[in-house]
Amino acid sequence: MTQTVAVLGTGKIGEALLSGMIRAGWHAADLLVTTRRTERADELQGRYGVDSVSNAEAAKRADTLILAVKPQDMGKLLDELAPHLTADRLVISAAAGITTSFIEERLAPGTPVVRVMPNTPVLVDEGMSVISAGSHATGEHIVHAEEIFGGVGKTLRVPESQQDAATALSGSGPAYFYFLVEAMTDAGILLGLPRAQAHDLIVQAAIGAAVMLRDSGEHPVKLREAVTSPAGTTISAIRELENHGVRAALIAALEAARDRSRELASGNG
Ligand SMILES: NC(=O)C1=CN([C@@H]2O[C@H](COP(=O)(O)OP(=O)(O)OC[C@H]3O[C@@H](n4cnc5c(N)ncnc54)[C@H](O)[C@@H]3O)[C@@H](O)[C@H]2O)C=CC1
Ligand SMILES: O=C(O)[C@@H]1CCC=N1
Repeated sequence: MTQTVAVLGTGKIGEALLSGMIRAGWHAADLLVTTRRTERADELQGRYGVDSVSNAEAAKRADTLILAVKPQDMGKLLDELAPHLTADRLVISAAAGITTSFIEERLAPGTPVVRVMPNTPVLVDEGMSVISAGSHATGEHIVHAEEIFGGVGKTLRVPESQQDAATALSGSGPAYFYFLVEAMTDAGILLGLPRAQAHDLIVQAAIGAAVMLRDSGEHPVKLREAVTSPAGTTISAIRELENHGVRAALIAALEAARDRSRELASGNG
């Protein structure tokens, strides 16, 4: 059976997901988008050939609705959808912090809700999408969510109680690596390298390290030890990282992200 999927709130993550679904073989005719601005609707229509409709129309026509608005906009969107949405539709939320019960309380009794935390590497089919079932979502609903998000990367099922932590690690995760690359590129400038060269060196080091982390089967400590020669350069750098508390800073940073996700749960954080 052909399924129609609507992406409601097609900003950064909504568009990333939409583009990935089209790459993964979804037909534009089976996809709908909703936007706040008509210029944005025209842009998406031109780029992907998808129809842009109102939220009410999406609720009526789509079998699966992916909610990709900001957590602060979720209450308003659900109020708009509720009069038009029947409990035979699957609702998938990609919003940080928003719980499945927050959504269930605002929709028809029994509506299946799945909470997913994707990340922007869905744009290059290397996403990570962490998936949890709400109280009315069946195994079949989860499999359907895995089919959608699995087309653009890996998926992982977790109990919803772990979603705020997963958001801190995985949803926000790419930003930490971009931040590190930015800082290390600046360090390259300080050491006298041209910016473009510094950027290329650090990005390739990141890609090489990422592939080794994924493919070697080695623990990160082993991989780092193999780079760290006795009385060499790497240990001099590591000592500075430890002196500046980088490990503690990362732990505190991810804890702050987890706490912020919890705060967003109210939908007006
Ligand atoms: N950017 C990221 O890396 C990730 C974002 N998320 C979640 O995705 C959601 C969206 O985040 P971004 O894409 O970064 O934000 P964004 O601001 O780029 O996208 C949100 C879009 O929703 C639209 N919108 C708001 N209310 C609407 C309504 N009633 N009807 C139709 N469209 C509406 C806005 O105009 C905007 O284009 C958030 O809940 C965030 O927690 C989840 C994982 C990763
Ligand atoms: O920063 C945020 O709130 C969103 C959720 C995960 C990544 N970006």
